[in-house]
Amino acid sequence: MIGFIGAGSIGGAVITGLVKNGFNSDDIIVKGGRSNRTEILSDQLGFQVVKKVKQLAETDIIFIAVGADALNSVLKELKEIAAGKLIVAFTGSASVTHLKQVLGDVKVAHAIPNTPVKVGAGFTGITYSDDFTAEDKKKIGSVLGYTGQLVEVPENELGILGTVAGCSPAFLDVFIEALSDAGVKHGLSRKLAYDAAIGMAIGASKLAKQSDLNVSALKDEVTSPGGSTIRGVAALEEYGFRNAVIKAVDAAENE
Ligand SMILES: NC(=O)C1=CN([C@@H]2O[C@H](COP(=O)(O)OP(=O)(O)OC[C@H]3O[C@@H](n4cnc5c(N)ncnc54)[C@H](O)[C@@H]3O)[C@@H](O)[C@H]2O)C=CC1
Ligand SMILES: O=C(O)[C@@H]1CCC=N1
Repeated sequence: MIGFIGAGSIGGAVITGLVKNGFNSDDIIVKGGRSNRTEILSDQLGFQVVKKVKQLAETDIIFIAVGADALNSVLKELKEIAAGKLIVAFTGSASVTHLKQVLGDVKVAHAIPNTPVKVGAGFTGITYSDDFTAEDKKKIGSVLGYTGQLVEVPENELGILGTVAGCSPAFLDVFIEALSDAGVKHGLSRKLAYDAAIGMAIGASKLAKQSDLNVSALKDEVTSPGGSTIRGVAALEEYGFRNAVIKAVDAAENE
């Protein structure tokens, strides 16, 4: 049995990814926030909703998916039932050190999923406290594995990994939207422009994943000598696209 505290954007995405990809919703209990968002999701997915953190007492793993503002009050309630459980927090500020400080002698992990977990295509970075055994990690993997890739990193790399994989779906969405705008500017219908931009992003990502070539060489394959693509690449460089992406990551990293 697993529990969730918070089912907003990322909690809801992970729960949806689990259930849509075969995890039994009878084995999920969720303590939601003040709105009726959790009940609405429960009507769709069939998991149990509870009102108090202590009603998660029967679970083995608890995922915390509240924002930084609610973290400490949630941890205070959780402390009463946390003994013997594996606690995994998605909250940005929930470092392993902080979780241990508040919860005491409990196995804790800090994970940063991304929204594609919702369709089982997520990329989640995770840092475990030192007392996690291989068996404990396997247990977490056997759950989060339903939502996509799970990669363990040391805590000093989790933040930047969370930016490169966790914030970037929004960056890619902006790119796709801008590409569609350009298609519409040149006469495509909005629907066809979105279909083309999204279809391209899926296809190019699949090729990058499966190809022996790195993305730089894949770019070279598109840029025919004297052709249209290299003119577009030159314009991207002229307008600072690469630097804009690096600056976006810098901005996300700096509080
Ligand atoms: N949205 C994303 O793609 C990702 C978000 N995160 C982190 O996860 C945390 C949550 O982010 P979002 O899901 O985007 O925010 P959100 O605001 O959509 O979700 C937070 C949810 O927690 C609920 N909540 C608040 N207090 C609660 C309580 N005491 N008990 C139960 N539920 C409670 C709220 O009602 C809300 O539904 C943040 O720290 C964020 O940095 C991490 C990875 C990805
Ligand atoms: O915007 C945020 O704070 C979170 C962290 C990763 C994705 N969204």
